[in-house]
Amino acid sequence: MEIKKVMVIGAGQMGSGIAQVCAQAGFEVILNDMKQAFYERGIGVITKNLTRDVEKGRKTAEQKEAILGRITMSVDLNDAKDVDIIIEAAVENMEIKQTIFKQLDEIAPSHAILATNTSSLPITEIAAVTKRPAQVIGMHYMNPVPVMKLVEIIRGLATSDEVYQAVENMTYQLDKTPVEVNDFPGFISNRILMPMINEAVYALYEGVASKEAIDDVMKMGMNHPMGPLTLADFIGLDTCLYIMEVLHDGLGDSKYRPCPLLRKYVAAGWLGKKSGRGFYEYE
Ligand SMILES: CC(=O)CC(=O)SCCNC(=O)CCNC(=O)[C@H](O)C(C)(C)COP(=O)(O)OP(=O)(O)OC[C@H]1O[C@@H](n2cnc3c(N)ncnc32)[C@H](O)[C@@H]1OP(=O)(O)O
Ligand SMILES: NC(=O)C1=CN([C@@H]2O[C@H](COP(=O)(O)OP(=O)(O)OC[C@H]3O[C@@H](n4cnc5c(N)ncnc54)[C@H](OP(=O)(O)O)[C@@H]3O)[C@@H](O)[C@H]2O)C=CC1
Repeated sequence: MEIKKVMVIGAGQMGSGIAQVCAQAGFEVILNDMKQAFYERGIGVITKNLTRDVEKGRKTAEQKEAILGRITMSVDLNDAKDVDIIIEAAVENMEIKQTIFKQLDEIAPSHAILATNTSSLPITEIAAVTKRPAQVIGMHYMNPVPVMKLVEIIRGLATSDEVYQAVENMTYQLDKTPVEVNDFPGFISNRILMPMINEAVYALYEGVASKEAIDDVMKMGMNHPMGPLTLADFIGLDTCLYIMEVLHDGLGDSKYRPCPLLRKYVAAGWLGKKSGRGFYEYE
């Protein structure tokens, strides 16, 4: 099947990046969020990224305008009525995702693929609320989307080979590399990454070292581009907590229990870079 028109749900950190790379690859993109202000925040980030590309000589001003011209605003899920694929990147919450997928199943054309950028939630459970589970799939991008090469593609229990193939082809068209994974909590990326981040928060909580020292050890000692606490701020502490909860509930092992300090920060609204404060403070 050929994909031409894409709808992205959620114009946050991930949704805006996904919309950008799809428009760069020539797809027509509808970027949906609940309010026009959220869309504007997302398109603002995309415009900033493209302007930097023009300044650095990686794109011409004409290319930038053409890319922006391929993205249109939506605050109504009914705009999914003529798209070929929907990539959902709303918050990491099963109830919200299931509500969105139920509605999309009614609205989207029968051939359309319903993909989710979930970091950890079971694809099979999201697919179960639709009448087209064979067309539901995980298309998990990494942050920052314009930079990172990987797309983890997750097959739900019922995902068809044809749908997997279409999503894999699209990933190559986006100039990214697909890796196939089965549907278990956190998939591969967050099954391995998030316990490391959670352990770093425990190390801070237990006073083993300062936040800077923890980050320095992992940066300089293990050659990670960012220390785990900086990376947690970058991902969003709310998203980190949701993922740890999914691992804890889904795998039932106490080794995945979220650190109380992570819970406390999220409860305080310290969500990391996106809210101006997490383990570190941002302007
Ligand atoms: C939670 C999940 O479900 C899954 C996840 O996504 S987990 C998170 C996965 N991501 C990571 O682990 C990221 C780790 N960090 C990194 O790889 C790097 O620190 C980084 C790429 C983010 C920044 O790299 P850096 O060298 O430290 O900084 P910087 O020099 O500013 O950026 C490098 C390039 O990326 C670009 N870039 C950085 N952030 C960007 C963003 N948010 N959007 C677009 N481009 C960006 C910069 O423009 C720069 O490109 P040029 O040098 O060609 O202009
Ligand atoms: N952050 C990361 O590094 C990564 C995140 N992900 C996943 O991507 C998804 C989005 O994460 P991220 O972009 O970081 O989160 P953000 O909080 O930045 O963005 C989420 C966006 O979705 C909007 N939203 C919430 N509910 C709805 C809804 N019902 N309909 C439409 N839009 C809605 C939010 O609006 P509002 O601002 O009002 O809440 C916000 O604009 C999550 O599932 C997350 O797990 C995947 C890979 C990496």
